Amino acid sequence: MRTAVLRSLRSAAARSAPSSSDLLRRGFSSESVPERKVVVLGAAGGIGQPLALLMKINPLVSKLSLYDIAGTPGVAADVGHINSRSEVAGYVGEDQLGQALEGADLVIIPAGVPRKPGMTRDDLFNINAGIVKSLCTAIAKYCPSAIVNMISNPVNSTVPIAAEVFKKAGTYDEKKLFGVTTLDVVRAKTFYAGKANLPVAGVDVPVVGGHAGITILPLFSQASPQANLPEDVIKALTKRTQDGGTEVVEAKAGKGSATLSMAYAGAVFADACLEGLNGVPDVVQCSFVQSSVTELPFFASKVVLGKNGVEKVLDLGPLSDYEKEGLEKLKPELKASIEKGIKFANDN
Ligand SMILES: NC(=O)c1ccc[n+]([C@@H]2O[C@H](COP(=O)([O-])OP(=O)(O)OC[C@H]3O[C@@H](n4cnc5c(N)ncnc54)[C@H](O)[C@@H]3O)[C@@H](O)[C@H]2O)c1
Ligand SMILES: O=C(O)C[C@H](O)C(=O)O
Repeated sequence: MRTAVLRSLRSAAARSAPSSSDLLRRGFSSESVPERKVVVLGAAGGIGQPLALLMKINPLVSKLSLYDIAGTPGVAADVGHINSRSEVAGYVGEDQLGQALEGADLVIIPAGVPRKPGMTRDDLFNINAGIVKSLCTAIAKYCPSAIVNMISNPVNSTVPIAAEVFKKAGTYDEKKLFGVTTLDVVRAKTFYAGKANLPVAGVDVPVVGGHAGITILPLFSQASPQANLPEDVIKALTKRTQDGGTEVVEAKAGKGSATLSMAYAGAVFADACLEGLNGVPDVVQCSFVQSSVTELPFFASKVVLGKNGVEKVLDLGPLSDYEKEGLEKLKPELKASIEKGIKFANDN
């Protein structure tokens, strides 16, 4: 039974996406697994609320701590009535941030402002950099060994900010800091399966680089199953994956960016981190992490997740000429975003 549950969880974290009924069934499982406290910072927001729901129905979670600057008592009371394993607590305002974080195994950060039409993710930097810096300062103080899943944009800069804050506090562990790029993978799989006329549950597409525009580089040459789509289709799929966030921002017409698909992607990635912590072997996800895969200090690629976070950062593997070109093109932009984050953290 235990193996069956873990296998079903693994499917959420890896190739095949779980159906909503899978997630619900998993949520009501009575399997005994290690105690894990998961914290969501920004839990009353557009991502935070559905993410709180998905973490509440995840049987790997024993304590779910929901923090925001407003609104969390209501969210906590609401999801807290669901008859799944975890105990839920809501915390509101800076005075309660320490309590929210204490004892955390995993902290997920979707706090900060989202884009409106016409904005780039970098346009969010001025507001979100400060939010991320203060939240990471608290993480360093109250739960220095927790794994951190950074969702707040611009991820290409907020992850380096977090790293600098943790370095200054003397708590930095490069194995425990992750930029969440799972939504790029989720999109690439969906778009590829549609074009290749394949059942999406059996499709895998690695996405590397970063999480903004051309820094998002889907590797359709490594997609499985391999459909050998023509070059013009691959180029269109690449562009759609890179512009996926903007597609949602425009469709929402001023009411924010992706929240539901992001909550799903965030829950898949968090689930994979928890599996890794629990010692499940061969858990692999793409994520934006400290890296020596290229000359850039942070880069998204496939990562093996283990008991201490990153167990291994995997190489990019063979790239097509089109992907090699995309890789060279993304480097200057990604480098500048990383440096901007580092500079902010050191100047403020
Ligand atoms: N990594 C990704 O793939 C991805 C995908 C979608 C959105 N995002 C990003 O996630 C962030 C959140 O998006 P959203 O749609 O949920 O926005 P939202 O405005 O709906 O929610 C953000 C929440 O953060 C809270 N918040 C603000 N300052 C805070 C602080 N100091 N401490 C705790 N909470 C704080 C707000 O009160 C709000 O509830 C944005 O930056 C967005 O760009 C990232
Ligand atoms: O596009 C955005 O601003 C939000 C997020 O990064 C996304 O990819 O949907």
